[in-house]
Amino acid sequence: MDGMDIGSKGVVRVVVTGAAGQIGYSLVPLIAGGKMLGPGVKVELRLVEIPPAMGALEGVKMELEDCAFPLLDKVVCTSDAAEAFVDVDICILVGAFPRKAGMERKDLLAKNAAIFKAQGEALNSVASPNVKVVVVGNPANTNALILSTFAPNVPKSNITALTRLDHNRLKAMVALKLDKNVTYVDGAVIWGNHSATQFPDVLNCKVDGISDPIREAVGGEAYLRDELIPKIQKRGAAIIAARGLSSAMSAANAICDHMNDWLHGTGDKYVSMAVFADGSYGISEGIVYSMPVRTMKGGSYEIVQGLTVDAFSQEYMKATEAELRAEREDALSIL
Ligand SMILES: NC(=O)c1ccc[n+]([C@@H]2O[C@H](COP(=O)([O-])OP(=O)(O)OC[C@H]3O[C@@H](n4cnc5c(N)ncnc54)[C@H](O)[C@@H]3O)[C@@H](O)[C@H]2O)c1
Ligand SMILES: O=C(O)CC[C@H](O)C(=O)O
Repeated sequence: MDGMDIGSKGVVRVVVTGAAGQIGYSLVPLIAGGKMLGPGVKVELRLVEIPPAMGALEGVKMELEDCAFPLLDKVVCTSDAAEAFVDVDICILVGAFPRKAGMERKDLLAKNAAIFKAQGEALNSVASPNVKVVVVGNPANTNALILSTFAPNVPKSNITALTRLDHNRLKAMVALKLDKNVTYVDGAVIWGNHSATQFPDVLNCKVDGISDPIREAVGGEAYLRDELIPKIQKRGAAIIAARGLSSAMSAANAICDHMNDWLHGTGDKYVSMAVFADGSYGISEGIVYSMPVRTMKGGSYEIVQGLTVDAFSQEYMKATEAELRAEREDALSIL
């Protein structure tokens, strides 16, 4: 992947689609405040919405101005994705049609496939091949796959989907279970789809001050299978049940973590990102699958090799892979 020296850019151009929605409202102040790009980096925000939401988006712009963020160079509002994508550095694709009562998974895919096909075509015609994309709108992994299919000029390695929220959830739950601060927990992995089939894996976790294997320390296989894994797989649904709305604050925070690590590098650590499968860990090409990823300063990354995967892990990893392949088939039949 071509690098991006974030520090050398005068102003970094960032697109957020769905910017008048819930996540958008939590996300844009974090970006304008410097949490995503880092201290001292100026940003031009290009906010994209559908025409009926342009009035609300103007309100978001007014509030951004009223925050008087020192790093915010400019705010542009548009309902034309192609206009927003010209020479953009970072693209955060949040805008999507939310799942309504009675909607099947395939109905959601059909609605959103059209959005990500159109945005892929727009990216392909006007964006720089160096643009870095994270897809957040659900079904995020398959939307990223659709986007890439229609944006062949953008290298596949520059198109990712967000599983950092799941990663952060896993890290936080392990910390809570072991009564440690989150900073003590390292090496968590989310494998597969950002959905209820994802595999939150603690086998490779290390926690400062805990010498036992973490799988045992947190309660062994039975606890993982019956409690921890389902809790993380269903965390999004639990938040919807509790708030009547899907996660927004934590999603916005995770988007900043994802991009910040991608741009600035994880050093000797790794994080979870949904990226194009390349055969690593037996997951063959053709789907966007969450993997342990080490990022390098400047914006390149590699899938971390050699992590421990046993029969317990394999069972979950194959199940989430099967779901992603089925989503891919559905998407291909729709498009
Ligand atoms: N990957 C993750 O970790 C994660 C976490 C939470 C939510 N999500 C998903 O993120 C998406 C957004 O969630 P939200 O709570 O902000 O929803 P929301 O309904 O509050 O906001 C979505 C916004 O997108 C806009 N939009 C729809 N189609 C658009 C298009 N073609 N172009 C530009 N904007 C468009 C809508 O007008 C709306 O303002 C949903 O799909 C949700 O399921 C993903
Ligand atoms: O389940 C949904 O429809 C959205 C859940 C969201 O992606 C989350 O993980 O919080």
